[in-house]
Amino acid sequence: MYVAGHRGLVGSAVCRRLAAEGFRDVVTRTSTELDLRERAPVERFFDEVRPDVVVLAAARVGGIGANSTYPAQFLSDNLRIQVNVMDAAARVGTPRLLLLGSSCIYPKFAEQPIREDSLLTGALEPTNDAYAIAKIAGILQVQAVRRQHGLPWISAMPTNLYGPHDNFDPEASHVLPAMLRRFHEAARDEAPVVTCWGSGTPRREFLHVDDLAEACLFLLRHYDDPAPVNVGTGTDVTVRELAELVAGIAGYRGRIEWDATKPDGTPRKLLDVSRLRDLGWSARTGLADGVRDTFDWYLRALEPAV
Ligand SMILES: NC(=O)C1=CN([C@@H]2O[C@H](COP(=O)(O)OP(=O)(O)OC[C@H]3O[C@@H](n4cnc5c(N)ncnc54)[C@H](OP(=O)(O)O)[C@@H]3O)[C@@H](O)[C@H]2O)C=CC1
Ligand SMILES: C[C@H]1O[C@H](OP(=O)(O)OP(=O)(O)OC[C@H]2O[C@@H](n3cnc4c(=O)[nH]c(N)nc43)[C@H](O)[C@@H]2O)[C@@H](O)[C@@H](O)C1=O
Repeated sequence: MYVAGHRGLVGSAVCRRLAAEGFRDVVTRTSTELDLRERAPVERFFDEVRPDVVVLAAARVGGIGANSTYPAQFLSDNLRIQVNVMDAAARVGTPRLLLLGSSCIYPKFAEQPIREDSLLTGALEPTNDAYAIAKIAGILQVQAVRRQHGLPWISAMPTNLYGPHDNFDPEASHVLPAMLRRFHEAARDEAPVVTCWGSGTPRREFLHVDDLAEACLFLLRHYDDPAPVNVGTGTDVTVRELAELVAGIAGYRGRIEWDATKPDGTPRKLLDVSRLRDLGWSARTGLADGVRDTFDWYLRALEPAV
């Protein structure tokens, strides 16, 4: 099995899960060892390794700030990574491939909770339209390969994720790691005010990445259909509620202010998870427990190596 993106949030969780289940032959490459945007090395890698399963969790990923600032890179890098990997995998006849998409592929004003069949029924959220188009192309490529080559490839659409090995960069990260870091530093420095982005009114659904990893392996074992599958918890919170939860866990007691010059993004993004639930899988980690677990991991990661 080849896990592309094994050092990232999702790829590292998939590798932890595989290790826990006793898998020994997991092939990995860092982006320095194998830049998936470059076609020739990807072709050579697939000729050499011929993986029986590919989990495609390598991508250029970021929060609302990074997506709105670098749309050209989000479009180009993700298209190139996906096309190179899937072309090479199809050429060598890779029997099983799981593509990771994202809930941002759905229309900005999709009916909530968002069903898989709302794909391509309306306009996208402008802060992540470039990234979403690349991801939609990936779903279409999975479906096209199934039709043309008869390979049972599948795609999963996770909601907003969090957990160990997330990106905690204040400008480029997603909201949950950004808040964990900001509230931790404010608690440590006894800052009287913390400013978060936007209005705090958008609603988001958060899935612990260990649950996602379990769902990925579940789908590889039990799902074989062209339609993408949503992966989420089925519940959401406002960004303001999230801020209060994270502040409490990080031990921050000061004021929270909102910077209306920053974008809110899509007003609500709650996935309909009935397809996956009907197959027999549901998320297990509650948000408060998951945030506590991630905060503990973050504190340990800050400790100097001995
Ligand atoms: N994070 C989230 O909230 C969500 C993520 N997803 C999806 O899950 C997938 C994984 O995301 P996530 O784990 O969060 O992302 P991360 O940014 O944590 O990890 C991305 C990984 O991709 C690898 N990568 C990036 N560019 C290249 C490249 N040019 N060549 C080879 N490898 C590359 C990186 O490798 P290296 O470390 O070696 O540089 C890194 O390990 C993505 O498809 C994303 O769309 C979907 C929904 C929500
Ligand atoms: C996974 C998903 O991730 C992105 O979409 P998003 O859901 O909007 O993700 P986000 O986590 O960055 O923001 C969620 C909400 O939170 C608010 N917010 C408050 N304070 C901070 C803050 O400090 N940082 C960030 N990033 N957001 C903040 C922010 O204003 C917004 O209202 C896309 O890249 C998209 O492509 C994608 O796939």
